Amino acid sequence: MNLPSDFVTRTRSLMGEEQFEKLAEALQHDTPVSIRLNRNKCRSVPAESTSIPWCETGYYLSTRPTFTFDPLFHAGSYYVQEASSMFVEQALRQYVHEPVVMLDLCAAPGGKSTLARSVLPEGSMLVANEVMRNRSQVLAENLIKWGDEGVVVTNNDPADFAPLQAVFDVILTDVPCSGEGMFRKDPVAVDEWSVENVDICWQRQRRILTDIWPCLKPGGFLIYSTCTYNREENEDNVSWIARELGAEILPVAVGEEWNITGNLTGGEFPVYRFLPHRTVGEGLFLAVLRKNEDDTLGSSSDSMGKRLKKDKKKKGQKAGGQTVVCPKDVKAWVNRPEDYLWTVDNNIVTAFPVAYQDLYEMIKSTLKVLHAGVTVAELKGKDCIPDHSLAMSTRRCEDCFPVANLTYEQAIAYLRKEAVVLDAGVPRGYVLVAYQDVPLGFVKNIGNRANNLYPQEWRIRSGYLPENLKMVF
Ligand SMILES: C[S@@+](CC[C@H](N)C(=O)[O-])C[C@H]1O[C@@H](n2cnc3c(N)ncnc32)[C@H](O)[C@@H]1O
Repeated sequence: MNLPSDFVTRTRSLMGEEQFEKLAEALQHDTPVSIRLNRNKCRSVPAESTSIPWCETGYYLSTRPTFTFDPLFHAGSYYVQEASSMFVEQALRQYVHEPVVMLDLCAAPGGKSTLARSVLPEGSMLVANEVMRNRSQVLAENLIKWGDEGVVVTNNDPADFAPLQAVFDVILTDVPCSGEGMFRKDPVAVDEWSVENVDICWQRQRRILTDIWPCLKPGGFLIYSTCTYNREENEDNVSWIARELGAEILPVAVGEEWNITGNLTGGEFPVYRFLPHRTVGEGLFLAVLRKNEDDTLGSSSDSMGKRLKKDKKKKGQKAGGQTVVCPKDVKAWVNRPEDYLWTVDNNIVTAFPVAYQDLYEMIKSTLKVLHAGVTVAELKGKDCIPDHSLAMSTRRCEDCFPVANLTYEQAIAYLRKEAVVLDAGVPRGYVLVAYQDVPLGFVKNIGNRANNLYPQEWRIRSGYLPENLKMVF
């Protein structure tokens, strides 16, 4: 790999000759392969793996499996994520001890959102947002597969969050950056790098932070991260947040043997840098900040509450007799249906945690929502078609659908959205198909074949099957 000469000069001056030479050498090696397990769907430990010390469910793998052809990958049993990024777990575990409302502002494809969903205290709500339309759909797909109901996926620009002042206890800004830490993994990052782009990036990051800062509650936590090395997008931005927006920069306890690097600018404040020659993973920078308690600037949760009540009143009057009622049978497809707010919109039935009803209404009236809670079913005439989100959900009622375990070949055919023939003993109607007991999705069994309900846009497009398949487990 040929590193851009300006990058070499700047990074050498930032970290010193010796560190830079080691970094440049490390960048010539292959990227380590790592995954993070979804404990709601998988109890095993990957074959030939080593634990990632800063993430309870993270593992380095000794070789790269053929993920696309592993049915458990599509079932959401694990997420393929580079190891350094999993450090977000430490920030969350050390500072979040009770249920929170968290915003992951720049969330696609969903690595840190799925991690947050696994680590946040029970009863928390995560709003995962992505501004780019196509990337927001991938984000929704990954979160649906992860199967947690405490989630809303939105597709908005940070500026669109302006009405949601002082709503979030935690905000993660994993901001778009110049990607120096991804040089080894993504050669495009090398080609696109320039000093001008670094300047565009740090300025854009400050705009994003300025837009979203009023949405953080006083005393709330901001986790700021990038996957780049330069000081402008890292330490300089963190001290700018502390100074200009009003925040305290907080320490995160780390193991000495993790070899994390601290502040490279001579500043006294704590930041966490993952450098590939010192820590097995790609480049990551992370800092945790707490918004000043007395920062009530723009904090208007009370007026937001009042506005919501007014909106509800208006809606109630308008809705009149037009409300579509969710069939009781469908409600029974989710455990503890009384814990959910049930809505039917364009014949799509959604169950959303009732504890967050006000937040949900506020978000629906402000942002573009792609997915929320569990999409349970589509009502079509007299038929209620179970949705893929229900198949993936950890809240699905276990006894509501017969389950048919598929062979490996059947599972791949199912994931390619081909028709599947089930054993003669499998009942007709909606059946949950699984691989190694982990649900893959629904089919409608009509006897001589089963109609495949796997989402068309998520199917495995490749018709080819590699010869030396390597699975994670
Ligand atoms: C570093 S990536 C996020 C990775 C993600 N957090 C994860 O862990 O999978 C940054 C994201 O910011 C998005 N983005 C680009 N421009 C943006 C902007 N102006 N405001 C907010 N997000 C932006 C990108 O599309 C990208 O998905």
